[in-house]
Amino acid sequence: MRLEVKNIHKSFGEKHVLNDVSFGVESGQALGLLGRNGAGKTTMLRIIMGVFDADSGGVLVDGQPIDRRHIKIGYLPEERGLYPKKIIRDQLQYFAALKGMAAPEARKAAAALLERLEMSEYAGKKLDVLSKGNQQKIQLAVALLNNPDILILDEPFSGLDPVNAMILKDVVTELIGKGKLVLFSSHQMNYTEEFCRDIAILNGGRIALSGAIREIRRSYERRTVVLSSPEAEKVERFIAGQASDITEKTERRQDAVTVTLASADKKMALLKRLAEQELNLDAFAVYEPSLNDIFVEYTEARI
Ligand SMILES: Nc1ncnc2c1ncn2[C@@H]1O[C@H](COP(=O)(O)OP(=O)(O)OP(=O)(O)O)[C@@H](O)[C@H]1O
Repeated sequence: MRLEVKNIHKSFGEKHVLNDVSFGVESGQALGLLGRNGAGKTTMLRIIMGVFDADSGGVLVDGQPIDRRHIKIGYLPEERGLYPKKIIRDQLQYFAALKGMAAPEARKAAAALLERLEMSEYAGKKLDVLSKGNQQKIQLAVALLNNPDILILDEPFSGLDPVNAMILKDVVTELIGKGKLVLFSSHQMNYTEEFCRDIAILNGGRIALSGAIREIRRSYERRTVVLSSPEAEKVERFIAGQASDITEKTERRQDAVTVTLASADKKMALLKRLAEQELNLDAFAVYEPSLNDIFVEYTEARI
């Protein structure tokens, strides 16, 4: 299955929130929808869910307009929408019924999900006695109850402690492995990087960058190297004095020296000169921008 959003425009009154937004994602993959606060991520996810209509553009599944009666979508909304005073087991049963599940099937699915999320002990408790992060896990269980084909997660990691974040990450990775199509928004680049092949960065209502993270990384010019050395100062001095013909810029921060080469093919020449001097190096690696660096580059001062 391939989900595509095509040329989406959406305004709220005078405010043009989404401007010609297009991206796609396939079953068995996750796409991270990234962007600064107010960039339009939740609006985009709600349009896919059918909560809002787009002003123009379409949401397509395998090239046809999405038919939400036949495609099961699980949604973890940003504002959690559960009943604080209701017993968790009953609450899951209720949402399962809304999704058209028969009671025995719902009981089985709810028990299995609570177990997987390490929440079984809370089944008989009211929601409001749970911590914020644990309430969120219940909300995730609701999203997963009917074994959806498409899973839409809006800020799933917010408020989770590192252990719960790990559980969520493992659950999502398992679901991707089972062929689910996952779309999520997040400000946490490390999780995005771990289980998304693709990203789409929204900025000022437009897609500023989209594609496979690995390819985006490789597209950066590979002429910056990072050297790590217990004698970083000496390395820095040597480069300034003896390698200025093949380098453009050198910066040192504690044990790390970052060198911008005159061109990418000067990498081995620099390494050779350093080796000839027998300078003590712990590491010599081409610098690859982190997703965080890429995010900042594409969202800073472009709104
Ligand atoms: N129902 C609405 N009516 C009017 N304006 C809205 C509505 N929903 C969202 N907006 C506006 O649209 C813009 C985008 O909001 P949205 O919630 O989609 O951003 P976001 O990228 O999810 O932000 P955050 O990272 O802070 O959650 C904001 O300026 C917001 O105020």
